[in-house]
Amino acid sequence: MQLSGRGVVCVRGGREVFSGLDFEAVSGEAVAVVGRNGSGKTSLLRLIAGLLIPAGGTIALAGGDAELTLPEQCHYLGHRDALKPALSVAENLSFWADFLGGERSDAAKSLAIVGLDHATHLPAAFLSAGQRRRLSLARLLTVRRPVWLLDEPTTALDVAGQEMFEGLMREHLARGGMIIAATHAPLGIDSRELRIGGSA
Ligand SMILES: Nc1ncnc2c1ncn2[C@@H]1O[C@H](COP(=O)(O)OP(=O)(O)OP(=O)(O)O)[C@@H](O)[C@H]1O
Repeated sequence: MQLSGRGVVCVRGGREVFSGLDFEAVSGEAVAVVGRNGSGKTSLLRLIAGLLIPAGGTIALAGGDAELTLPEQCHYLGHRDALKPALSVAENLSFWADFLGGERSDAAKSLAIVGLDHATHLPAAFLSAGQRRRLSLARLLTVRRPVWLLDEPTTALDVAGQEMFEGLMREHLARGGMIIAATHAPLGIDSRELRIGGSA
């Protein structure tokens, strides 16, 4: 599987954020997107996820599931955790699994892996920042998709949480997945750097 961007142009609010961006990622590879604030890291993830339309250039996945679009093969985890505060931990995960569709694995097991098995019935409104991030990570495990697009994924995770997350990323790559992560902090696993917008 190979994800390629060629001459990608990103315009937001009528302003060009970046242009002529070429990038590549292959199965088993993690790419860390780095650059100064406002350089377009989040925008690039959203372009790959199909949440923004490129103003120029192309983004394509070769060797994936020919029946599915690129966005359908991506998980996009934004830097703000998309949770419904009134729903419980288990209900939030179930909502996401329904929304994403496709085959799902045991949600209770996913919650145990991310360390939230003691909190399944707690409303998401009561979760700490790190627990919210852990619940978002459970999405990655409950519905398997090959391309993980992660925006500042380690924010709010404690040391044990970061180690758990590094394990999940390594396992995903070993299964032939790929990871594109926008980050200011080290990702904690071997990764290739994609710098956008010049020096930070
Ligand atoms: N909805 C929007 N309308 C107009 N401009 C936007 C919008 N969203 C983002 N931008 C602008 O696009 C540019 C790139 O933003 P983006 O969030 O992709 O940067 P980033 O590299 O992820 O930044 P950071 O490191 O601060 O997270 C910024 O100048 C931002 O102000």
